[in-house]
Formats: sequence, C-alpha cells, structure tokens
Amino acid sequence: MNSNFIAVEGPIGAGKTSLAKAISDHFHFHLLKEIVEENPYLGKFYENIDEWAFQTEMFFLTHRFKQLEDIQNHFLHWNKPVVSDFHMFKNLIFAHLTLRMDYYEKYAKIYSILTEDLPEPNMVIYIHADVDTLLKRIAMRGRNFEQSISPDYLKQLSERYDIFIEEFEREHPNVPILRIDGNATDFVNNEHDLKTILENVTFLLAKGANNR
Ligand SMILES: Nc1ncnc2c1ncn2[C@@H]1O[C@H](COP(=O)(O)OP(=O)(O)OP(=O)(O)O)[C@@H](O)[C@H]1O
Ligand SMILES: Nc1nc(=O)c2ncn([C@H]3C[C@H](O)[C@@H](CO)O3)c2[nH]1
Repeated sequence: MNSNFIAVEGPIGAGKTSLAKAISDHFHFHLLKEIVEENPYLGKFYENIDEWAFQTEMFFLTHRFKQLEDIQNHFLHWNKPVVSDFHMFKNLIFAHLTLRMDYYEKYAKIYSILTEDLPEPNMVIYIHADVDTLLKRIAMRGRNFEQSISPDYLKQLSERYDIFIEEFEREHPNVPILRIDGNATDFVNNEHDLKTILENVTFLLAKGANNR
C-alpha cells in the first residue's frame, strides 16, 4: 500500500472527528468516520456496562473490520488517500477496559485473526486532553446516551490510551505519531491552531514519501 492513510485517535470527545474532517477538507483525503448511532448496544452499554460490554465491543469490532476492508478495496488499493477518525487498535483499548478477563481473552484472539490482513495507517495523530475538557466537550455535543459517562470511566480510558500509544510507538517505529494537546489547541474555532497542525501533517507526509 503506497497511499497515505492517517488515523486520528484519542479518548471520547477529544476532537477526532472534527480534526479528521478538517484534514480531509484540506488534503482532499477520503474521510472514514466511525459508526456511532448505528450501534444498537451503545445506549444500553452506558446504562449497564458489565451487562452489554461484550455485545458492544463485538459490534464495533465487526463494523470496523468491514469499514477497513471497504477502504482497502475502494480507496487505498486505487491509491486514493484516506483519513479516519479511529484506528483499529482502539477496539483493544476499550475492550480491555470494559470486558471481564475471560471475555477479553476470547475477544483478543478474534481481534488478532480479523486484523491480520487489514490496511494499517502510516501516520497516527493522537489528541490527548484532561478529563474536565473531555466532559465539557461531551456535554456540549449533547448526545443523550453519553451524558451518563462517568469521570472515572473517562479517566481510566485516557490513562489506557496514554499507555497504549507509548507501546504502539515502541512497536511501530516507522509510523509517526503527531501528538496534540487538546486542552490548549482549539483546531475547531482557531484557524491559526488548525494551520499549525496541518503544516505538521504536511511535513510528516513529505518525510514519509521520501522514505518510501
Ligand atoms: N480542540 C478543540 N477545541 C474546541 N472544541 C473542540 C475541540 N475538539 C473538539 N471540540 C468540540 O468538542 C465536541 C466533540 O468533538 P468530536 O466529536 O470531534 O470528538 P470525537 O473525539 O470525535 O468524539 P467521539 O470519541 O465521541 O467520537 C465537538 O462539539 C467539537 O466541536
Ligand atoms: N465500548 C466502546 N467500545 C468501542 O470500541 C468504542 N468506540 C467508540 N465508542 C463510543 C465512545 C463514544 O460514546 C461513541 C463515539 O466514539 O462510541 C466505544 N465504546
């Protein structure tokens, strides 16, 4: 695969979709957005995580598998670049947080089989932000079923993201990670902040092209 594939990552409300859309608009990359409202378990999941975690995680996993297969067949294979507001690895971060250990072990096996041949992004943008910032943004966006998300859940999720990204970076030295401070950077309302990010992305894309 020679076509660029950028994944934007970070915990809930970090700004993944907003930034992925801005990148798609600027570079004319196809925008791959994760499914949210279509997940029939998500509302029930936030009401009772233990009861609905396995169904919820399996739903996200199988849908993302299909999304990435489609992206491979219809875009990357034809040298058409893509930016997505998720990386497949987020399945493992959420599943590790929400599933009982015996379920997680089954899940991780299925994950590893399903992801064997999937396309992998050649750049990751990681947005991190404090729990307070995330809570404010989740409240501002106003999805009903997310209003019961607890600060503790977000804190654990953010901590797991930080650990996972460190490990990912060690294990994938050829995939550059652009880190963005989502507390201090307003790429939604501040043109200068967005421009700085886009310049950094341009630089990393050019560097990646030279190394190919
Ligand atoms: N850096 C930022 N500065 C100001 N507002 C932001 C920033 N990032 C996101 N927002 C706002 O916060 C809300 C959530 O953003 P967005 O939907 O892009 O997050 P997300 O990471 O894609 O969320 P999810 O994990 O639920 O998919 C939106 O209303 C968006 O406009
Ligand atoms: N449990 C669980 N597993 C996932 O893989 C996952 N991916 C996203 N989400 C939730 C976060 C937002 O509410 C909403 C949009 O990102 O969906 C997930 N929840």
